[in-house]
Amino acid sequence: MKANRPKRDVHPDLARERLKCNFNIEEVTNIIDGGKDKTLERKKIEDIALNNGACLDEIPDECLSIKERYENAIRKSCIYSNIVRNEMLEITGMENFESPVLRRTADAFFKDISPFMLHLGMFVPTLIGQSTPEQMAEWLPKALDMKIIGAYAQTELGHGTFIRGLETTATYDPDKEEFVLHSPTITSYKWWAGGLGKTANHCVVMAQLYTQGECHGTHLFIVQIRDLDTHMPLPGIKVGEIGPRMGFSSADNGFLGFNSFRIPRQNMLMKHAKVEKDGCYVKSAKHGKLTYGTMVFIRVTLVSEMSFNLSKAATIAIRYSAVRRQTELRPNEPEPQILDYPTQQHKLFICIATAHAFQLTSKWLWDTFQAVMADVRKGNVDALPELHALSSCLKAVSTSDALSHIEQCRFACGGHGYMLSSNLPFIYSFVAATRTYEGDYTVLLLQTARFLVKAWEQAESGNNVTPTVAYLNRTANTKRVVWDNTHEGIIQSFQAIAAGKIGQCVRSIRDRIKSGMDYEDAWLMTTVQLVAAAEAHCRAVLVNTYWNEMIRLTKSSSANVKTVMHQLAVLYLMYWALEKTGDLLKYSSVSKQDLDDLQRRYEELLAALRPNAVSLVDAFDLRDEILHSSLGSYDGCVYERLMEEAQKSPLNAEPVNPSFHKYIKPLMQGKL
Ligand SMILES: CCCCCCCCCCCCCCCCCCCCCCCCCC(=O)SCCNC(=O)CCNC(=O)[C@H](O)C(C)(C)COP(=O)(O)OP(=O)(O)OC[C@H]1O[C@@H](n2cnc3c(N)ncnc32)[C@H](O)[C@@H]1OP(=O)(O)O
Ligand SMILES: Cc1cc2nc3c(=O)[nH]c(=O)nc-3n(C[C@H](O)[C@H](O)[C@H](O)COP(=O)(O)OP(=O)(O)OC[C@H]3O[C@@H](n4cnc5c(N)ncnc54)[C@H](O)[C@@H]3O)c2cc1C
Repeated sequence: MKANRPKRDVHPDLARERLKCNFNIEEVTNIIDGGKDKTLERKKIEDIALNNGACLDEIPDECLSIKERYENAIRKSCIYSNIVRNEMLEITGMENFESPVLRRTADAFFKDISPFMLHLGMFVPTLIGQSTPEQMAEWLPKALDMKIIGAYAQTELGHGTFIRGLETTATYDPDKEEFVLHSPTITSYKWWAGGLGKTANHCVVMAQLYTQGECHGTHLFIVQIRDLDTHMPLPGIKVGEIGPRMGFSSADNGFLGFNSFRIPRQNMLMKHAKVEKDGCYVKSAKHGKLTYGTMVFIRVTLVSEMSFNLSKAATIAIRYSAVRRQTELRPNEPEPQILDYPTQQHKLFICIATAHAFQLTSKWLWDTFQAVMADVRKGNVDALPELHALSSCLKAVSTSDALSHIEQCRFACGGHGYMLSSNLPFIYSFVAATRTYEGDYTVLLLQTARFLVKAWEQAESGNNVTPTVAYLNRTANTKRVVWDNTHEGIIQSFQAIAAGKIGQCVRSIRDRIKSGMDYEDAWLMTTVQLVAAAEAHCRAVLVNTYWNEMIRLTKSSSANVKTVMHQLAVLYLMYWALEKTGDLLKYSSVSKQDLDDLQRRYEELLAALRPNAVSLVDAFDLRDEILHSSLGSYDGCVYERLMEEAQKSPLNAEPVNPSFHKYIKPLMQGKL
């Protein structure tokens, strides 16, 4: 099922756009990739993947049945895994299996999702983060060599968010030195795990641990669920696929139930707690939530995942907007490119800036994560609450912002953006899931809020707080910050908004307690404000980090690259300042005149960025094979590609559909 893309000349409008570029595209690509060497490595890996079998399907995935889609995804996953195992990991190094390049090249194979994604995305990271050295030696080589294929089965029918409420039990039997896994109710069935439905033969299972008659809360277990030879579910295992979804169509998300299913004692992942042979429970972790480590890891990686998805959507919408012409501005003048409309620029340039903001922030977050994990390995867990608060809010806000910006990209492409061949609906439905999975938006912001309320109380009483909330030491007791329209001024205003909102939450909670409520109810009644405060804190972190990282990374850049990167960051600051006008009026001294000036400067900035728009998305360096879009290809031949894709519709395989003779004709003849 291979098809080659015809080579075409670049559309003259796009060719003209590229001539207008005034900065060195490669330099910007290097900044996004994290350095020239990283760009070279990425390109080398992409060449390997794309020369080794990545291909367009002759029949588009979306035209296949559910079963055919799954089977095609498995076929391609096996080809892809082989390339990863035999060639790519040689370049990145085995320890860098989570390299974003692997994620990126996977897109050349899968317009939707690989059923193996969770194997590499969560099963392997859990083995690495939760195993003892002996367990790692036993399982990890098999997993990396695809001798076993795993899923991550935590969520149940009845509970996803509230992990402590999970019902699956793992009861230790010291006589046989085994755990007995059991699903006592229908709500205890595992539900949602990617790759579990039909593909995985192993999975990590989260279950309530019982030993010596006592429950010790949720722990992780590695469980073989299917026979390695026949792939049949093992006796005591009930497993299957959960049915069609909004997206993730080929990810075979699954359900799983246990009927007193036994696993050896050694299959409990024992890095942070263990059960001795006699059933004695020993906890070694200094922090009770270290078993949630894989979730924190994925939340951290999702920020760069959002940048990647947004850069794809922005590339598609901006290239399309450069070749699409619509509506005469003045009689008898040529129709302008839709990219010339400031309203279109307003929809789209923020997407480029946000992709940069998320990419630069994600690298900083990744370094923070690595540093905290290094401390944890030495037994120091002091920075874990801050990491949890930070990764929770950045996951929530980056997925939510990416989702709304991707939807804007679809709006920006008019009717054609609704076509699956544009790829925008696939990108949208994939990102829509990220707002929910790995911790729902609201729930994660409330986790951050817990941390912020404590930090505010510390700052209020004059104590120093941790780095990401250090602004509270400056602003906790200030009423309104003085407005200043420089970038520093805007960043400080975002910090003032966050501090003001957190302070207001604290006062609301205290007032409610004074009026007779207990703490839990007072907290509950304040949660709408708490979510808004955590979002505001996240925006303060984002603007500050993006700005500082942009300055740091462009120190040795050429003058024009500095200018364009600077323009994007200023655009990001101004866009959000204008979005949050109400908050600025409440927490800073900004005047109507200041806001009018800001609006005018924002509009001037859109015009200044306009000539470089196409080149800025070219700098994302997304090959056509990765974009999969009739609207976004490098050559801009959108109409030819839309027509080409339409021909592939199974309904065009025959000039007259049999239903005409069966139903329509009899209806027309009054014979039905
Ligand atoms: C080699 C060849 C290979 C070839 C291969 C080829 C392959 C081919 C394809 C390849 C493709 C390539 C793929 C690569 C990767 C792709 C990207 C990845 C994609 C991933 C997709 C993922 C899909 C989706 C997966 C999922 O979706 S998996 C399920 C996720 N599920 C959730 O996320 C549940 C949310 N719920 C909670 O997280 C908790 O439940 C809850 C709300 C916190 C309350 O938790 P609770 O226990 O109740 O705790 P509390 O009592 O509230 O808190 C008590 C105290 O602990 C604190 N604290 C709570 N937590 C934590 C915490 N962590 N850390 C620290 N503290 C914490 C809390 O702050 C409080 O502190 P205090 O205030 O007291 O000081
Ligand atoms: C595509 C996809 C893939 C997934 N893959 C996996 C996987 O591989 N493995 C796995 O284990 N799981 C997986 N999941 C499950 C996912 O992690 C959960 O769906 C997610 O954590 C949300 O939990 P929930 O479904 O229980 O939602 P709920 O918690 O029931 O949320 C419903 C609503 O209630 C609100 N709510 C819940 N609790 C609170 C609260 N305390 N305060 C205020 N509001 C609250 C939420 O904000 C939300 O609006 C996947 C989900 C999806 C959609």
